[in-house]
This record gives sequence, structure tokens and C-alpha cells, in this order.
Amino acid sequence: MSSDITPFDVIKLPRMKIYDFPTGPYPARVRIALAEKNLQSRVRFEMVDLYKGEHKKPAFIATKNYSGTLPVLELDDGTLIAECTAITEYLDALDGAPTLTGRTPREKGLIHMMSKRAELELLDAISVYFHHATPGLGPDVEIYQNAEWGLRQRDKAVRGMHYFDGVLRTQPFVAGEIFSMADITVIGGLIFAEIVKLPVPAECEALQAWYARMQERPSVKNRVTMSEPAT
Ligand SMILES: N[C@@H](CCC(=O)N[C@@H](CS(=O)(=O)O)C(=O)NCC(=O)O)C(=O)O
Repeated sequence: MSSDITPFDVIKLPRMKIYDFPTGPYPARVRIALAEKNLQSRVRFEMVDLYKGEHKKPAFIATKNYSGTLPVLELDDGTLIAECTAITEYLDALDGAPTLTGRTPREKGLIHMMSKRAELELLDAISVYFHHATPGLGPDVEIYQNAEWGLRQRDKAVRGMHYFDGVLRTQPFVAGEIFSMADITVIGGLIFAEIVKLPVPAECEALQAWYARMQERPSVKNRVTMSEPAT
């Protein structure tokens, strides 16, 4: 091997901690990205109990994430990165060979657009429905609820499902010809839909077929158990 190529296994990968909630839809996005990049062994998960409101405690907000959400990535030098898109971009760039966030300017633009659209039109909409029009994380955490707003966002998410069904009738993945961060974000949305028992409409056959394919990916299938200590 020529001297100017550093074998992957000698690149100094950082050790990382992720403040996490193992079954959460947004944490699932980062867990899937970690597995797709084969980085699981570099990460320790620290659970933050959402149902006890630990993510809204002043200490967490002051020292880990001003937005009071999960996941949060903490590097061994103390750097903190919140926001699933940002964490995924960081993880994807670590080996110098991005596979999830785009290899060319055009791919990067399309993937970012479709991932953001999946947040706005699907995942975040279901999250608002969960927090405002269901018991959510419980009365001690959901200190303000607006059921009408939550129901409007639920209806928006159903429209989003139809939109992504239309996209997936024309191409194999959410942002085009390759699996990307945009697919992971839609997967997060459908994970949340299952949690709130919001079914994908029967006529959204392309979305359903795509999701069935996605659920066969080891990164998706094993996303929750990856943090359990090896037995
Ligand atoms: N924009 C943020 C949103 C993160 C988010 O909402 N995370 C959820 C975690 S989970 O519900 O998916 O498990 C959360 O912290 N929810 C707690 C709350 O909103 O009070 C991101 O992309 O990381």
C-alpha cells in the first residue's frame, strides 16, 4: 500500500458519548447513521429519561443542549453537537468518505433538502401531535398543550406521507438513487407514526414498500439493541 494512504483502522477516531433515549425516533436517526458508518464501537450511550423530564432540567439545558432535546453528541474534547442532521453530518465526515450526506454538491443539496422536508412535513409534525394531542411524556413534562394544534400537525403528517409516497413511486430512495440521511429522517418519522399509532394510508403503497425494505437494513433492525452491553 502506498505511504500516502492511511488505512482506515489507524485513523484516530474520537471516542464519543451520546445522550440518548434508546427507543426514541430522533435518537433512532443517529443510531442508524452510526451503524451505517460502522461507528457503534466508538460510542457510549448515556440514557436521559424523557418521561422524568431529565432533558428539561436546568443543568442539562445549561451544560448539554440549550434546546432541551435528544440526542446530543459529546466528543472526548468536550465538544457538544445537538440536532440529528448536524450529528449525522459529523459522523458521515469522520472517515473522509461521506455516504449519507452527499458526495457531490448536487447530492448534498438534494439530500439536505429532502431530509429537512421530511422533518418539516412528517417527523416534526408527528412530534407536535404526540406532545400536544396525546398524553405525550406525561403531565409533569407536557406543561403546555394545544390539542387543536396537535391535530392539525397530525393531518399535516398524513399529507406528508402521501407526498413521500409520490416521491418513492419515481425513485428508489427519498433523495434519489442512493440511501441517505433523507431516508433515515423519513424512517424516524414512520417510527414516530408507529409510536402514536398513526397508520400509513393503505394507498401509500410505494411508501409502505420502501419502509419494508428499510426495515430489513441491519442498521434499522438493530437500532435499539446496539447500546446494550454485549452479553
Ligand atoms: N430538532 C431536534 C429534535 C430532537 C427531539 O425532538 N428529540 C426528542 C427525542 S425522542 O422523543 O425522539 O425520543 C426529544 O428530545 N423530545 C423531548 C421533548 O420534546 O420534550 C433534532 O433533530 O435533534
